Amino acid sequence: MSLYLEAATILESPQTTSLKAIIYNPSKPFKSPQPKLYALIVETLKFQDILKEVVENAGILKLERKLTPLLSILLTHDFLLAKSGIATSSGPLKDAILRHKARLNAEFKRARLKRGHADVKSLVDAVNAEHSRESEDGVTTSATGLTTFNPRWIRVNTLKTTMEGSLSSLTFSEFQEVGGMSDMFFFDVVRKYYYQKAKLLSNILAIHPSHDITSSELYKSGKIVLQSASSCLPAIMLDPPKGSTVVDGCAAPGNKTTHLAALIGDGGRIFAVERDKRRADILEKMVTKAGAEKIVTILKATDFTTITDGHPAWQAGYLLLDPSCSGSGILQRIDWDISKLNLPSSDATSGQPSRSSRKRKRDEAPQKVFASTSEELDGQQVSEETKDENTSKERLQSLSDFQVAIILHAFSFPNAMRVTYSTCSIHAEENEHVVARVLNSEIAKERGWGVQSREDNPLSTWHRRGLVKELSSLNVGSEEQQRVAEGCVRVNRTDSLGGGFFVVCFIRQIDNEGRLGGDIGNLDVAPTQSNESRSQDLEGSAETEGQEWNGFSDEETHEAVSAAVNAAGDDPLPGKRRKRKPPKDQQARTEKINRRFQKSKKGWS
Ligand SMILES: C[S@@+](CC[C@H](N)C(=O)[O-])C[C@H]1O[C@@H](n2cnc3c(N)ncnc32)[C@H](O)[C@@H]1O
Repeated sequence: MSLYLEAATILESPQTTSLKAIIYNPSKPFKSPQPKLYALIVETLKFQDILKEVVENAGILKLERKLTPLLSILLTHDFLLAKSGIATSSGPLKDAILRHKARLNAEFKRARLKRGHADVKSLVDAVNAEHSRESEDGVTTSATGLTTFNPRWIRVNTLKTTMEGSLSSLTFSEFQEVGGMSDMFFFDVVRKYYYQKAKLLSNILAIHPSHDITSSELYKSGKIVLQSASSCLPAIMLDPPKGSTVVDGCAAPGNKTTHLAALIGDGGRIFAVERDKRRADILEKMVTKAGAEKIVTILKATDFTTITDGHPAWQAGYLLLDPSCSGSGILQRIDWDISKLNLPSSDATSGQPSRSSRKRKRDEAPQKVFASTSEELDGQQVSEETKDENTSKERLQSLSDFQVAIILHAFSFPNAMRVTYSTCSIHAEENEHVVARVLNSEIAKERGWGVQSREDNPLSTWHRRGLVKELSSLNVGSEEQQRVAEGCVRVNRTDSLGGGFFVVCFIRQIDNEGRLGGDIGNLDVAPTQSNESRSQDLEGSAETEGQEWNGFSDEETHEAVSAAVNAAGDDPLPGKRRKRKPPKDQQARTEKINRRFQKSKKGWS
């Protein structure tokens, strides 16, 4: 009977995430098989109106002391609609339903005919059709009336194909391009074969979420990757030049690693570091599927903070850091809203009470198998929420300590020129506060690490930037605080790119001779401590929406920085840097970067 009791427990609890996430949460396992549990709840939710009517009209809640309203519809669902009936051997709850077999069948028939269905199949088909229209809609409207579109985002894997190649393939043969996201969702057609290219985000497009693109040849062969637009921002922001050496410090499952591989091409090299062995196996599969094996070296079960002098990855010029975060920006598609469950009432008297019911006392309350008066439940909710709030503050602190440690370690790479840091979190504690903390560090000051200015970064035209007020702990003047905030990119959950996201690019000062900032030979760089906090890895399930992008970066700047990094990357003696004279045109560019950097550093302590 645990199947029905567990289903009822889930339906009684406050919903904070999708039903799938609740049922498949490995840290809170259920006794019942997860697919059975999920199917029972979903099917009961689908048929809840008719089940409520049947239970009320049959009057069984008044007759059966062991049945709660919740259990009554779960069991009645299986009795009336599941192929093999109630999934348990006999027991008091099953008996409580089977005692009223005839009455339940009669009420079910009455309810079905009232809805105009000659047979059960017709009713089931109609309910299923109604549901699929709702769940594939992909449009949500908030309480404030803000409409958000949730398309399926796709990145074309240029290691295997091109945008044109994908669009001319069989998968997209019936699709038409639309100019705006709203067209995709509101064109009055039954089958929504529309796509929209992300403007100025190369090789990224959105389609209507109702399409099952995972069964397509393009997806199966690794020519396209299902990756939200916001998750594509870090690799774009890092902008590593073709043929460069990059470290992806927190790599699994590999969305950003494979994106980086497509950007740097066959002549480049990526060290993809992943601490978790199981996730590293997934990363390996993803890299193979994307055709990036020759470019990517996977460092399995390796803690990024243990990579130090002597490891080939230590020489990298570009680092992408996408560490574990709270995942608070991820758009949870609430697959089933369990709060909308419409339970039968034991007071309903629309049905004729059976003979046996007349023998019972009319005011006898059905015994509750589960808690609880509404007051009791309210009390529980309040204390849980308060507890959650405290936990989340501690958790945010622990996550941000870990995130800071990861960035500071990246700052210690001797040839590092650019480091991107990203989270799929909306909390300033994991975003701007982390930026302020690392900029205030000794290593940042000594090695000349700062935030890339908005005008230099490839996402300069995106409108939503970092929050200035959250950078107040930065020891700088207000102008610099503003510049740092402008250098950061934020994406809100309703921004239509893939849930809440944050990304920033740190760049390193180069002197007039093209040398990287900081006296590396003298700097005492202790490896940072690996944070042992059990950070939860929630990346990979974000669903996104599209947005207009209007023009990007100053390519020259990146070329100059790249040239300096590549030169430094060849250095066989890290720590004893040889002085190189940069080529003339590079020198001019370097000077330009330095002037900007110096200007931007005004006010740094
Ligand atoms: C947010 S996920 C990364 C998602 C990935 N960038 C992508 O786009 O597919 C964070 C990953 O970092 C890994 N991780 C956490 N701490 C790490 C560390 N110290 N060294 C290496 N990997 C780490 C986690 O196991 C997790 O797989």
